[in-house]
Amino acid sequence: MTFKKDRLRRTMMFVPGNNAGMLKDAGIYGADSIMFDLEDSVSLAEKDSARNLVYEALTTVDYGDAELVVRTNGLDTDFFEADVKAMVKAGIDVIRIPKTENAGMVKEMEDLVIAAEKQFGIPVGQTHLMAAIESAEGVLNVPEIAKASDRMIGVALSAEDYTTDLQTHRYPDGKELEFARNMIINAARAAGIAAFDTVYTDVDNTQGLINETEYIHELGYDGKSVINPRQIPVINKVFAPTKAQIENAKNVITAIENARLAGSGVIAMGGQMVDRPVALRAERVMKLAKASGLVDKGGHYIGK
Ligand SMILES: CC(C)(COP(=O)(O)OP(=O)(O)OC[C@H]1O[C@@H](n2cnc3c(N)ncnc32)[C@H](O)[C@@H]1OP(=O)(O)O)[C@@H](O)C(=O)NCCC(=O)NCCSC(=O)C[C@@](O)(CC(=O)O)C(=O)O
Ligand SMILES: [Mg+2]
Repeated sequence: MTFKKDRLRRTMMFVPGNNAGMLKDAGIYGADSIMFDLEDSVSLAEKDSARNLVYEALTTVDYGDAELVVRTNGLDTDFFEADVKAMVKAGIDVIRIPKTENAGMVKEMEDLVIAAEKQFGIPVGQTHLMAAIESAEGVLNVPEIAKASDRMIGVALSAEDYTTDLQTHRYPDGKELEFARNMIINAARAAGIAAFDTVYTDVDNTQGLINETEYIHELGYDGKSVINPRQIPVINKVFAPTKAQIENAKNVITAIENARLAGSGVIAMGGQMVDRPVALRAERVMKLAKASGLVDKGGHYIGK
């Protein structure tokens, strides 16, 4: 599949790199992106074998349309270089840089990726990057991090490490994450890339996950990192537009097209002004509706 920088990324599922069974079946759950983890879900003793397992999976398993992401070990570890080389060689779509603190770290990763692409005959530029923001320093620097490379596709909040760094805990209302969430979504949009919310670790608490997803969806986030396949349909449902939203979006798109034909960029629809930003939002609704299987190819609502 051709890489699409602006594809849908409602769910990005962590798969521990040392778990052969999970690696084999990771493609069956419908995550938009599958994120193979070589970092914190893998013990020190298993770092090399996990890298080999993930390489093997990437070169033998068919993951369908899912975007393939790997979280390498940190730049300050002994494993980082070998991780990057192996994953670039395997043709990974995106490398997620853990614990990103500044733009220099993105540049360091990019240099190593370029060297690996050249070494293994991978087209230069094929391997994309994203940054996990896991500290107070990272949050303060997220605007420069998001713009550090043309390869960047997104920035992600990593609230487990971040709240540890802040010397707080995670709370159900998420007050402790407000500043980081707002910084990250604004920095991502200013750079023209995606914003991902953090993992929700209470996997049996579906209502808690719904509440958190509704909140980040309102903020404008593209999706969430997930740790369990059961979380995927819950998040997709929150991101799925309602029938009324879809019908309104279709009407907006028709109205703006009529305005364009009449030589105008603005038109009234049921007493509401419709202009370019309204039309762009309507297009995003239709994109989500299509991805959710709620409309046919012609954009007609078919429900589910
Ligand atoms: C949570 C739990 C133990 C629950 O176990 P349970 O046993 O209750 O799971 P069940 O629901 O019963 O599983 C039903 C079936 O799904 C399969 N299945 C489950 N999970 C699957 C999966 N992830 N991938 C593929 N397959 C999977 C399973 O094999 C079974 O298959 P089968 O036997 O065939 O039926 C399990 O999910 C799990 O280990 N998750 C991954 C945890 C992980 O990766 N942590 C590191 C990333 S966070 C981090 O590092 C913090 C961060 O850095 C984050 C940031 O940066 O954003 C920060 O700072 O915030
Ligand atoms: Mg972390």
